[in-house]
Amino acid sequence: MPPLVYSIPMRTRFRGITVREGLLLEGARGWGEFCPFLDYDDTESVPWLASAHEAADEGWPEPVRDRVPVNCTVPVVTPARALEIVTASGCATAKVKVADPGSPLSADLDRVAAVREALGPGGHIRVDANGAWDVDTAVSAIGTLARAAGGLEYVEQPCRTVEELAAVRRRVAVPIAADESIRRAEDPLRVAVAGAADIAVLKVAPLGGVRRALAVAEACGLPCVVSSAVESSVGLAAGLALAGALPNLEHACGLATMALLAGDTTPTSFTPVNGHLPVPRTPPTPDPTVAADAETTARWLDRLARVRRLRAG
Ligand SMILES: O=C(O)CCC(=O)c1ccccc1C(=O)O
Ligand SMILES: [Mg+2]
Repeated sequence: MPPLVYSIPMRTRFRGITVREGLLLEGARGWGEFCPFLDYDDTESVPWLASAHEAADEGWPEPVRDRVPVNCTVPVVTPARALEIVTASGCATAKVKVADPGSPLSADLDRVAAVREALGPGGHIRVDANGAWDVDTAVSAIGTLARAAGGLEYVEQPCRTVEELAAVRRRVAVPIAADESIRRAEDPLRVAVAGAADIAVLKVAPLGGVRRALAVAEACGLPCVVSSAVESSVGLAAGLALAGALPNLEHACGLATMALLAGDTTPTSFTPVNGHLPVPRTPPTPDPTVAADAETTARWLDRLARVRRLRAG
């Protein structure tokens, strides 16, 4: 099959995105997904293509577990909607987006309180600020959020730089997770997150595939959380393969993101059952009728050709 381009509306705006687009490619081992966000330039998109080719041409390493616990993801929504999302997910862990530029801290506090109500005292709440705070704002916001949430599992990327993460970490009791600091690093194998973070968030596609992400996990020496880039089920399968192959997995993974999309590329989707997703041995096969319109297809085939040339060097 030639590459298959898809375009799927998001149920709620997420990271400023309302439509998720990407491309699926087929190899001897099955299908891989290439879907760098639009803010990733061609050079930064090379690992995403490597990840798609690993799935399509090489296959994944042997897993050590056959299912993984997952968190539901709560975008910047009303408290009532947050409660619905968490309850409908069946997950015992929720990740709540906070520090959105268009939304005050008071809205974040109301949202995490609603999530605690939905989860009950035994659930885990983590928040993700996507690097939005400076150090002092982070320290004060994390304290207030932890009280409103009745405890936080961790805060993901409170500030932009590794130095700021380290400064926040010295001043708060809530554990710190690094996401963008690893994902968008010049060399993810060499970021010194030790001292700056307690947990590493790993996304397969921007790290260049499952094997590369396993090497990053080993190099950083921290407990890891695998999280999606809001791929369709073809790309999510690669995240599940990583979560299945990590030697240790102490936290729920951010792979229940099909709930954020209004459709999928495959006939059956990775939807959690009792807060878990299965670890697939091979990627699922897409439904060819999902193909996007001619303009979107041409734009993605062009992007693929440019990134392929860069990858070939
Ligand atoms: O981790 C999750 O729960 C879902 C994935 C997620 O939040 C995400 C998805 C796409 C791009 C960035 C992020 C992020 O973690 O910041
Ligand atoms: Mg994040």
